Amino acid sequence: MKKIIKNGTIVTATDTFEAELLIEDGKITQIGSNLLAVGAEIIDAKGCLVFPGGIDPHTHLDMPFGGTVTKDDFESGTIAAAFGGTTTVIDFCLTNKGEPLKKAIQTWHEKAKDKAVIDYGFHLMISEINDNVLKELPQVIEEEGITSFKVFMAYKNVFQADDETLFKTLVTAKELGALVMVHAENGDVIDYLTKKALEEGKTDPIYHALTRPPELEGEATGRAAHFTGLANSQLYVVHVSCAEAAEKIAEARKKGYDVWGETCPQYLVLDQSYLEKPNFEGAKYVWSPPLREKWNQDVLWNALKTGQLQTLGSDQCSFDFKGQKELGRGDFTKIPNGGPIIEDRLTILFSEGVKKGRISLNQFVDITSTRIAKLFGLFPKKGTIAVGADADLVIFDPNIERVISAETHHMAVDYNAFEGMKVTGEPVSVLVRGEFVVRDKQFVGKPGSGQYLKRAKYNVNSQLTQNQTLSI
Ligand SMILES: NC(=O)NCCC(=O)O
Ligand SMILES: [Zn+2]
Ligand SMILES: [Zn+2]
Repeated sequence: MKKIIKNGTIVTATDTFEAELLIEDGKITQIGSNLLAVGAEIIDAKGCLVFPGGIDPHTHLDMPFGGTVTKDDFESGTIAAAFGGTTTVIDFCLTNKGEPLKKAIQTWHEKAKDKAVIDYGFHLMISEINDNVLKELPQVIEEEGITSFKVFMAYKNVFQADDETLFKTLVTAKELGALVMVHAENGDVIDYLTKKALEEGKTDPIYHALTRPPELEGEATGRAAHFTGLANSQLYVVHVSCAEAAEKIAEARKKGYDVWGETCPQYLVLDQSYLEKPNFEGAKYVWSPPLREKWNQDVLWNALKTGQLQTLGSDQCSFDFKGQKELGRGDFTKIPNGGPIIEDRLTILFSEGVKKGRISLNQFVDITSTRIAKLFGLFPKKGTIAVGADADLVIFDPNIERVISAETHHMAVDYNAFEGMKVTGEPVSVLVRGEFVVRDKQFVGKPGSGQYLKRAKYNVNSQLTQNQTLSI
């Protein structure tokens, strides 16, 4: 059905203006004033901002980890995402050594297909590079439209790949037109430090952070960036948590390397002291990389403001406190890593970033949507408000004040990492390809309505804007 959105303030990564939007067949077909279309439903966005749906480039839905499986799957996870103003997720498809990539991708399609309420794509984890993998990767790109590969530099004996694999992945990605994503922590040294801590009887959640110091994130980030320069390839560093890593990304970009960085809401507003909460509650805040000393938050905010970090992912990877995080009582290495963030990603950045003057409204759109669409081959279909783009839209009340709580969130977990936090701003209605998924704060979507997205190849030239000086 045709729709006209009236009376809202349109916000893109570059502009803010008053206009009406006409939506036909899932696309934006006109932007202007006094729009008319026979039979169109009129949607009043008075007092609200209208911006492109958020794109979450970093989710782990229905993912096995540490002997358990994330609580949110593609249904609850994407419903929660929609309530938070996200209309596309790109989830990590895990692979096992020796197994065809096709099989892993099929498994991920099965997880998502009848469940997702918003659109979705996959990144592919690379655990090894051998002749079989090299033969399959061109098909992965051409047939599946998976144009980003993920290499873990940590989680020894689980996900961790060695330097040779990372370097070969960078070389291959350059040839094929894919973006290489890294979890950058030095897994070997972390392994040594964690074993030592356990031997010394240090078993509480705080030792998760103390055995993964920022130096090891900085070192791995710098190593991956050097490899990228050497391979003349392209790199995206996920979940940057600290000054050491942000500095390495800035250094690499200064040299002209094609290196990008993502941070997450938890690193912007929570800190290491949360891991010391009594009654084992610190386990709720166990992420890898870990939460850092508070001063790092200013560094991360500044890096977002100045463009040295470009995106915000949620790293959604949710486990209940009861029964799942509790697996690590008496041994912090058994606490499943990760937390429930998908729903609050945009609100945290808006409330703590835009409202507090740390970033502009247009930067907010760029960081949560436009830049991500460009990096991951979805632009201009996704990530902007323009004629011809998908009508993935958020109607957002910028003035409403509320308190984040597990009592009211839509994720399937029994706690919220931002419990009790006062925030300003909330999505009122959210549309995916012109159809409401959330309307007046009620879920009206349908599991299985989300579409799989084949993405275009990585192209550095589509990344640059007037404000950027990266010279590749
Ligand atoms: N980040 C985290 O602690 N869990 C999810 C897996 C990962 O991204 O490393
Ligand atoms: Zn990671
Ligand atoms: Zn992750």
